[in-house]
Amino acid sequence: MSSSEEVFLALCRPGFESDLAAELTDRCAELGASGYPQTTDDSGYVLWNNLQGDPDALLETGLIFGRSFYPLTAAFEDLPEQDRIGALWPELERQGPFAELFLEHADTNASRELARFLRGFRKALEPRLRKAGLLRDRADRRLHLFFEDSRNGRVGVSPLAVPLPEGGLTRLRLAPEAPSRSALKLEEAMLRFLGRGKPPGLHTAVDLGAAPGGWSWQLARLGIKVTGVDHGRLDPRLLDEYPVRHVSGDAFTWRPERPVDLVVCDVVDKPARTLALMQKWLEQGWARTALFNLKLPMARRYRESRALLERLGDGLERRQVGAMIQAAHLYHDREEITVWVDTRAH
Ligand SMILES: C[S@@+](CC[C@H](N)C(=O)[O-])C[C@H]1O[C@@H](n2cnc3c(N)ncnc32)[C@H](O)[C@@H]1O
Repeated sequence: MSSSEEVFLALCRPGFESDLAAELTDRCAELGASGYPQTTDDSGYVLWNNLQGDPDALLETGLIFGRSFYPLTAAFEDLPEQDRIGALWPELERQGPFAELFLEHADTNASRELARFLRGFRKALEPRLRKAGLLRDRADRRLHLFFEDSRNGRVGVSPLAVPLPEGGLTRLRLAPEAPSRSALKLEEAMLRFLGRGKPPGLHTAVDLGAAPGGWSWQLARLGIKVTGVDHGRLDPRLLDEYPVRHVSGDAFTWRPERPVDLVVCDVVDKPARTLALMQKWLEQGWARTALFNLKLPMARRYRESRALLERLGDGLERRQVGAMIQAAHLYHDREEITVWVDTRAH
C-alpha cells in the first residue's frame, strides 16, 4: 500500500480523457490550484496530481466531463488473492468510519468481468466493515475503492454531503410506457441538476423537438403541463393519458402564447444554433429555466463547450438576465453535453 497524497481521481466516459484533463487544468487554475493531469487514452478516468492550492471546491461544483471527482488516500498493488481485505485493512482503519462503501471501476468494455468480481467482493467486505464499526450510519464520509483490475487500484474518500453516484453512474431503468429511450436522458439530467421528485416551481413546459415524446412524458409524469413542438408525431398514448398537447411547428420560429416555467430542447442541430435559440427564450422571458443538449462532434469538446457556455453567460448578462448555468456530460450523452440554466431568483 503506498500513500498517494494530493492525487485526485476523476471518472469520465472512455474517450473523453483529454477533455476532462483540459477541464481539470482550467478549473484548478481558477481555484488557484496547480498540478498536472495524467491520462491514458480510453481508460475512463484521469488522475489529477495536485502540487499547490486546494481543488476541493470541485467536489461541490462538479465538472462537465467528470462523472465524479475525489481525493485518493492510497494506492494498492498486487493484492494477494487469498486475502485482499487483510491487505487493505490498515488503510480502511486509518480512514474510517464510513457511511457508504463504493466499489468502483472505469466504464470500459473490459470492466464487465471486474463488475462481477466486485459484486462478490462486496459480499465479503461489507459485513466485515460493519462488524468492525467501520461502516455505520453516523459517519460523514464515503469510502471509494477504485479497481483497475482485481488486484490493483486506489483508495479514496469523499464527504457524504457531496452527492455522488457509485462509479459516477446513475443507473436508470426505462419504464415500459416511455415513448422513447431518450426519456432516460432527461431523467438523468433532472436528477443531476434538480434532485429527485417534482422540481419546485416547474408547472408548465415547452418541449422543442419533442417527437416521439420521451422527454414530454418524463415531464408530464411529474405533473408538469407540456406543449410538445415537432413536425413529427407524438406517441398517441402520451396525448390521451398525460397533460401533453402537440403543436406541429418549427422549434426555431414557434413562440409560446404565455411564458412557461421551463423550455427543453432535444433538436439535433449545430450547437451554436441551439444555444442562440435557448438564449432567445430566456432573454425574452418566454421561459424562466431551460434544459437542452449541445451536440459536440468536434475534437476539442471541452474548449468548445466552455466557449459556448461563456457565450451564453455573456449574452444573458448583456441583457441583464441573471442566470445560473450548469453543464454535464451525462451517462446517456454521447457526443453532446446537457445544459441547465435557471434565471429564477437571480
Ligand atoms: C432526438 S429527437 C427528440 C427525441 C425526444 N426528445 C424524445 O424524448 O422522444 C429530435 C426531434 O427533433 C425534431 N426536429 C428537428 N428539427 C426540428 C425543428 N426545426 N423543429 C421542430 N422539431 C425538429 C425531429 O423531428 C425529432 O423528432
